[in-house]
Amino acid sequence: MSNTDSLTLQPVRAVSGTVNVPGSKSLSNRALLLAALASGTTELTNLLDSDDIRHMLTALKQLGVNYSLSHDNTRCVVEGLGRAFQSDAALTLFLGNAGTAMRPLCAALAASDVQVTLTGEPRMEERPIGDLVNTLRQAGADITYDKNEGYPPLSIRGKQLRGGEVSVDGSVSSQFLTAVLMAAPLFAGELKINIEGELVSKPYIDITLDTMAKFGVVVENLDYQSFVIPAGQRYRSPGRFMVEGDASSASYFLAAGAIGGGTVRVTGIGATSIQGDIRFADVLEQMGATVSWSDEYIEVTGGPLQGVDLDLNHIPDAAMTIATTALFANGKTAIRNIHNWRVKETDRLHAMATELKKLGAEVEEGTDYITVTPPDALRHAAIDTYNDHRIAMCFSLVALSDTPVTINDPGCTAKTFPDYFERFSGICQPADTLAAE
Ligand SMILES: O=C(O)C1=C[C@@H](OP(=O)(O)O)[C@@H](O)[C@H](O)C1
Ligand SMILES: C=C(OP(=O)(O)O)C(=O)O
Repeated sequence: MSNTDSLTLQPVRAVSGTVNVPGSKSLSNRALLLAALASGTTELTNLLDSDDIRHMLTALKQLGVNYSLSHDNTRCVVEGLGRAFQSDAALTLFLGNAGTAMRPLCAALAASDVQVTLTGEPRMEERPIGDLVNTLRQAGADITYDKNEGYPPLSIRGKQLRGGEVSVDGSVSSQFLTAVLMAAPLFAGELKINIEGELVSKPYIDITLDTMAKFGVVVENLDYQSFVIPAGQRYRSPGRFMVEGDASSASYFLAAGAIGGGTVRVTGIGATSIQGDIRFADVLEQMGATVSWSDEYIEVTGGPLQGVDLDLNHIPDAAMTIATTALFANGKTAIRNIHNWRVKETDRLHAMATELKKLGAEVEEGTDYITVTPPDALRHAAIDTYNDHRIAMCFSLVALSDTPVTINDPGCTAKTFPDYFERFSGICQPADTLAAE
């Protein structure tokens, strides 16, 4: 679909069924990077096939990593380097708008024998990276900003970085800490990372630590205030690495179960998932839905929903799905402590407020919160999606009302979920509710 397309979703009478969500974006890009650095060959299964992953794969190939992909791009066999990256040629790596490629590669390449320029889509040049660069410079990194101070594009002259103590400001993005953690085994000597500010999106650090451990590197976590990576550790292939289903992608289907009056089961994730976004189901339960858990799935059945007032900093991506689920709840919903929505694929606080108002909702956009009070009846609206996959996906839920909804540029879901609308239609009755304009 071109970015001039739009998709009108007709009202859905009911939802029910089972959806198996594709592999996690966050786990896929972590596992690809660590498999590339590890000694040994790693077979990655259930890899996500989406733009963000393709940018990482392309960069790794440019960096000399050999890998083979299955025809559907969900199985990848990576021949690990067993060392840092090395390239005699100066390289330019285009990373789209993939934060989970840009940030971790910035750190790993700063500690490698390479000369690279990291570039991305226009929006990537508006997404901050200065806190990460500041930390890497404390360890001796040679990084320059090619346009604006604190933002990509970056030029990196990689080198052996020093161990010792560094500090990282975690108040804008957890990805800066993730990046330094994953690169730490490439530094000379033990590294202690001290956190400055309030660490946001903390569950993503658990994903990082768990993935590092699976590749043989252990980190001492001092109550999320400091992290120690002992010296002499190197990444080792675990042989096989299966990527869990994406818990953020699951949120749209779980919300449909809560809203649509039927029961929706999402497989590929479950009670033992390492991803923090599974806690999204707890919020649905607080709103009044019935949630059943197993190790292999999460299942949600609808019920009368009540608005909630919650700090959702720990589930920043799935929190957007609460904002549109709120359209079907009685009373006001407040989502708090989400300031860093403003530096993601778009200024999500302003974009969500703008689009929710189009539907007739009463919305308050605060500096770090949003409140949503639904109207008696939703209006039909053409939802702008700001090249933000999650806006396109969370507003699909409006189709569960009595009102059609038009999603502009639905193809923007390709960042993490290329066939989202086809999967969504699969749980909607009647199934012919999706009609491309
Ligand atoms: O580490 C990760 O995989 C991610 C961390 C989060 O970003 P922030 O830490 O910037 O909130 C999240 O929004 C993003 O989709 C993926
Ligand atoms: C913020 C997101 O992605 P990233 O930061 O990894 O680009 C997201 O997927 O919502």
